[in-house]
Amino acid sequence: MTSNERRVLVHPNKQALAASVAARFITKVIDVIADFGDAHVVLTGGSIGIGTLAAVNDSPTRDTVDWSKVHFWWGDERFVPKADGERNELQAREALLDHLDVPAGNIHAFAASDEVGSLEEGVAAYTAELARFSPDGGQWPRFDITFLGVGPDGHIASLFPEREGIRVTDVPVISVRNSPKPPPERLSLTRPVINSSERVWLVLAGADKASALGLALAGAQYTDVPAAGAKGRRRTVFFIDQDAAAEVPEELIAETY
Ligand SMILES: O=C(O)C(O)[C@@H](O)[C@H](O)[C@H](O)COP(=O)(O)O
Repeated sequence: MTSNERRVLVHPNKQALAASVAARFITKVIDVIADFGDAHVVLTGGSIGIGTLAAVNDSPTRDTVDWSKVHFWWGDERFVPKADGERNELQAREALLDHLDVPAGNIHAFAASDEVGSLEEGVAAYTAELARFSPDGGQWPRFDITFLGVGPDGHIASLFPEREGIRVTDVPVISVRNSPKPPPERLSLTRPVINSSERVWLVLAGADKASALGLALAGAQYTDVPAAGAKGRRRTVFFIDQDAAAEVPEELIAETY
């Protein structure tokens, strides 16, 4: 496929979904490293996001990747202490990163609440880290694959419906207070950074996601349903399970496994 139209790939259940995304991820990362010498990947929190990382770890092809060439970033983070089990970083480390030979300098985590004095310091630190890896004085790196989970309300990263964050276009990183999903304080990339990614891979499972997904694909405004506004430069793929597919228009389903 050469267009960047959105594709929907349906899998029978959560386990099959995670295994399929993991297999595609491994293949794609190998291709990207062959083309560019390295790969920049944006991770997500949430159950299926972490489940996918665990599936990468369990994959028989895991060690075919030169993980020293892969940089890991996050789309959002919960602003809690470094050792708090709620941290997306900690969950990703336990599920995958701790099991790989990734140089510490390739893991670009958002600041934890016990590492900086305020959310705004966390914003400044991540903004600087993004710029440090950006080619030619840009604001952020070339992102090859960006994973997104989707909340039952349609949120992506920590960009929630009808909140200011989803509208922000002038900075790469924002702070979030009073998040509708706990914990209340968070840090997030903004929509222009997410959509600068070559590929945006949304991964969703469960019946509670069906309505938001149906709306996102039916052309809802992204200010109402943030997932509707996620679009990679080359590819936007919705990897979903059967339960999440209930309200997806038949003609949008590219493949069912
Ligand atoms: O920090 C987080 O919570 C997220 O990154 C968030 O955007 C998540 O991906 C969705 O809420 C889906 O999460 P679930 O898969 O657990 O529903």
